[in-house]
Amino acid sequence: MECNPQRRYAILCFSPQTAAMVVLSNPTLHQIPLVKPPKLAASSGGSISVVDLSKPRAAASAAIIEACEDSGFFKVVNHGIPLELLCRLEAEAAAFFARPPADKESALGPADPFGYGHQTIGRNGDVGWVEYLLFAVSSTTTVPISSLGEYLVAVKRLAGEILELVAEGLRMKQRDRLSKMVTEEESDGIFRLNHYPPCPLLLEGFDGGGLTGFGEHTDPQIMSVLRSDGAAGLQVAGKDGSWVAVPPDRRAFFVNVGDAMQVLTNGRFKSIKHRVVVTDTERSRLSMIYFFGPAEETRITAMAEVMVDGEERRYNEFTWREYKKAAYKTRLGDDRLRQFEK
Ligand SMILES: C=C1C[C@]23C[C@@]1(O)CC[C@H]2[C@@]12CC[C@H](O)[C@@](C)(C(=O)O1)[C@H]2[C@@H]3C(=O)O
Ligand SMILES: O=C(O)CCC(=O)C(=O)O
Ligand SMILES: [Fe+2]
Repeated sequence: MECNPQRRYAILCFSPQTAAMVVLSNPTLHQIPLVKPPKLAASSGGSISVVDLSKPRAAASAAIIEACEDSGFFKVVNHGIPLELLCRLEAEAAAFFARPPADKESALGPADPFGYGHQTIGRNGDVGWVEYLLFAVSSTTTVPISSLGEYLVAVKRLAGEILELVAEGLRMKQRDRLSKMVTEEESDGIFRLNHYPPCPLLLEGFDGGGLTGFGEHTDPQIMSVLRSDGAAGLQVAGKDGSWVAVPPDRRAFFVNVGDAMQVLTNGRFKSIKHRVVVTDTERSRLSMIYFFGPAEETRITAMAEVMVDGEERRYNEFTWREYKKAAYKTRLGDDRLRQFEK
């Protein structure tokens, strides 16, 4: 059957978890805008870079720089964050999403953009087969997940370490310049817990190709650090326009370069396009992403250290506040850096 991204698919039957997400507006057979993703190119994830933080600093630093320049995406192993903490947060998140819909929404309020959201992503018409909690890291007091504080501290430390290795690899004079941007008190971190219920069987059009859980996009921030359970679904853009499936690894973190880092490095590091496709008819997927943004007044422009003699800046300077404002007016798949290109 021909793939039509705009087509609306009707649910014939769904699991209890899926029903919990849909039942909010209609408990019976229901039409919601499910989007069929373009076909996945045959690819197994063999090309995902791996950074081993137990290696000597110079080797880890070189591996990070190579991955950021090559694809803007890498997997981090031997990061030192105990699996027990990761599993504890995962279990708490699963329990949260298993709660009745009204409970979930009342915990943080409806997403705008922060809060509990389902199916709708952002304010500009994007939809996905996902429910989520999205909130600013600075305001976690009301989030009903007790392991969160510990997790956020650990992942922030990891992000700081990765960005120091980046600074070393770029031979920056101020080694903590990038790490400080995302770890200082005023930094603009946001956190997202995504729950992708099992893919429903479809009345028409189900050909095993899956549903769009989270449509293709780049992340606007400096860097994002993602962890997921053992379920597949994350895909990153390959060089030839194909999609590369990222094999899940519960022990690892996945890091992607965001738009702001692409600008800071004058395009040397790539803000990678990624998406989530839901294909499993029985198993759900949980992911958690810490988006590392700088303080709102931070000026984002190509850093002197990355420029070679005579190189021009590719983007006009902006503050993080300005970029965020512009980004949140766009659709997920938009090339939001284009309006800042020189
Ligand atoms: C459609 C949108 C959702 C988003 C804000 C935006 O207008 C464009 C960027 C989207 C994104 C992608 C990365 C993160 O998941 C996110 C929280 C972010 O900072 O930018 C989302 C935004 C969102 O879900 O509100
Ligand atoms: O849920 C995922 O694995 C990725 C989601 C994502 O890319 C995002 O929230 O920005
Ligand atoms: Fe993302």
